[in-house]
Amino acid sequence: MTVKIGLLGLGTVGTGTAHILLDPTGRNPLLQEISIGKVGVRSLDKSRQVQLAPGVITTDLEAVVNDPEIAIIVELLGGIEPARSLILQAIAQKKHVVTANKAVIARHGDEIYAAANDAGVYVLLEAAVGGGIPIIKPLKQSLGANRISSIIGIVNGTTNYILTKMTTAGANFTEVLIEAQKLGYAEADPTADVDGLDAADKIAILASLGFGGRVKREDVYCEGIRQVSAADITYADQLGFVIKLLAIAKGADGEISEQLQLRVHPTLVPKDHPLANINGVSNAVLVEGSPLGQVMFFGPGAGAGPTASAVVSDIMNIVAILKSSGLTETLDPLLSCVHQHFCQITPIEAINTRFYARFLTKDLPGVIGHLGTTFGNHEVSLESVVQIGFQEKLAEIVVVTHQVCEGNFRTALDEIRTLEAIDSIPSILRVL
Ligand SMILES: NC(=O)C1=CN([C@@H]2O[C@H](COP(=O)(O)OP(=O)(O)OC[C@H]3O[C@@H](n4cnc5c(N)ncnc54)[C@H](OP(=O)(O)O)[C@@H]3O)[C@@H](O)[C@H]2O)C=CC1
Ligand SMILES: N[C@@H](CC=O)C(=O)O
Ligand code: NA
Repeated sequence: MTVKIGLLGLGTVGTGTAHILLDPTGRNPLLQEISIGKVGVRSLDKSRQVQLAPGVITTDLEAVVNDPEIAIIVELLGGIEPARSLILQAIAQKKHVVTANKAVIARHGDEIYAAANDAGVYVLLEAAVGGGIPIIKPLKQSLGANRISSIIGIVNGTTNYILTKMTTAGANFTEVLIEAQKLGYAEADPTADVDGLDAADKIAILASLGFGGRVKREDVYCEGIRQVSAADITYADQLGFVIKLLAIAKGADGEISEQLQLRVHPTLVPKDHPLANINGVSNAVLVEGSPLGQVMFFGPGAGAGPTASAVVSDIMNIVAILKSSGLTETLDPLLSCVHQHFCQITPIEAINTRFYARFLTKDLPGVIGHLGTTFGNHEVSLESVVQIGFQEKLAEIVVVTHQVCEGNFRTALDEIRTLEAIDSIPSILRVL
């Protein structure tokens, strides 16, 4: 028996997926039992890089979902609508779903998984986080015996590609973003990458899996990489750090806890940290739990082939179930979503972290002393204060703090802004 799938989307990932399915030789024999029934796209006029039988490609996405011969819908459209409605429609017809769409799952996972559980179908999403890196299934299954205390990842390929090129080649932000778009790494609207929204979607999903509760997407604190300047990259380097966009989910103070920190922001990472050397489009996710300790998942986080590898592995998992029993009334709890309660999220002001801040000051006597005193008054203890040099007539001072409460740090900065000697504070970044 051949299992027919319906592809929604034939862009970067859809094309990569079709390539694998149309060329099964030398791969798992299960692939020879999967065929592409229909493919839904926006435009019939585009030239396609895969050869499909006439009539397979359509702009009628509902016809794909409603085709009674199709058992699995593979949603590779991106965005919220029509993706959400089509996924729900597929589930209502008791079709299994595979998706790479972290945006829709992070925002509507609640509704989608409730419907899937009622209908007795699977919604698998290995490609949605870390592209080709197996991370969803390992968190659900291989690490299931552990109590997870933290998940820290570089989970956006586009921004890691941009930051790497800015660091290693002094490249210009806009030019590298265009390159990342051409390589198929960026989202249709690259704002989602650059402003950290894509990474926030992904950490919401990872946190939910790792910490066993639902996560409200709006609870993820999120800053993107627009504010990271060439100057900060250089100063970070001089201080022994590289700048990475990190997505962080951890129990309060890094302990196993019901109360979670959930945040995405550019971060100064010590050069000897395992995440410091993850470059280009690569992603990595460092998971810490008990009794395992630390484990890191590393690999290509975006792009046609790697992402399609994850999509097809999900399709194969469902096909294997359909072929071995065909019975899915009782869902396998290691493949389905069983969380009911929502995780409690610590507000960003209450989080303890280290900071890097860059100040432009008038060259007046005692500026460094004023900074130190104001920080001290708000219980912000400084690890280092360095006058880097001058920008025109302004002195450039970089401060790195010890672990401090973010709320206290912000209050101190508000007071520092009012000091006569302070011209501006061009950068405030967190330090791992
Ligand atoms: N690119 C990557 O590296 C990765 C992407 N993902 C996720 O995979 C999904 C797909 O991404 P990607 O392949 O890059 O996206 P693309 O923009 O390359 O492809 C989107 C496809 O969906 C079709 N489509 C989009 N909207 C509609 C619509 N309203 N009606 C009909 N067809 C539509 C497009 O049709 P047409 O071809 O006619 O324009 C196109 O074929 C997204 O959720 C993304 O977040 C996940 C991991 C990595
Ligand atoms: N735009 C995303 C694609 C994969 O999820 C990224 O750059 O990581
Ligand atoms: Na993955």
